Amino acid sequence: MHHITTIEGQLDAKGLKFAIVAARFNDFIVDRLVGGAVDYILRNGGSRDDLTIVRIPGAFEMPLVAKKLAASGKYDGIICLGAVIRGATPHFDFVAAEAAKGIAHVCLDTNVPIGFGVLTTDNLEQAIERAGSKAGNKGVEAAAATLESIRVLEQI
Ligand SMILES: Nc1c(NC[C@H](O)[C@H](O)[C@H](O)CO)[nH]c(=O)[nH]c1=O
Ligand SMILES: CC(=O)[C@@H](O)COP(=O)(O)O
Repeated sequence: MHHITTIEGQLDAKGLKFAIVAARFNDFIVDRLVGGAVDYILRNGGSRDDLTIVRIPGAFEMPLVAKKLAASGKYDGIICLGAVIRGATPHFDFVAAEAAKGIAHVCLDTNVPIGFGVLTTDNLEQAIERAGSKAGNKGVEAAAATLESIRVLEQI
């Protein structure tokens, strides 16, 4: 009898250590993402004692900090949270692109799962909608994705 092998991650955070990297820029939005991520980990069996929150200036600074955290070997997963909101100049594009590209690089270079919970929005309203209101909470989604990735990778 042939059968399909399926590998799936259980959403159980018990015993896992997470670092949350949170940008201070637009902190009134980012704090909602942090709250969502922490709540998700705790509701899924994680412990406050296993959570570390690292505050950094802005999304541009994320890749280097995430790289050092990942290389330390102390964390099973890293959750990057920020809010890049378009302004009047092309600055947005540079900050958002470097954050996304840099975080993806760190993830692949270190083999540590990293959740990308960085909002990249055209305006403040879109950011508010994604920080715990009508379009959900991207901090929760990033925490969930990080947890699922950790549990999947354990089985491969
Ligand atoms: N405009 C936003 C920034 N800009 C700041 C940069 O991330 C960086 O801190 C600065 O260029 C110094 O290196 N950061 C965000 O997280 N969100 C923004 O909307
Ligand atoms: C995404 C940003 O860096 C943004 O706050 C910059 O705004 P501006 O383009 O108006 O300087």
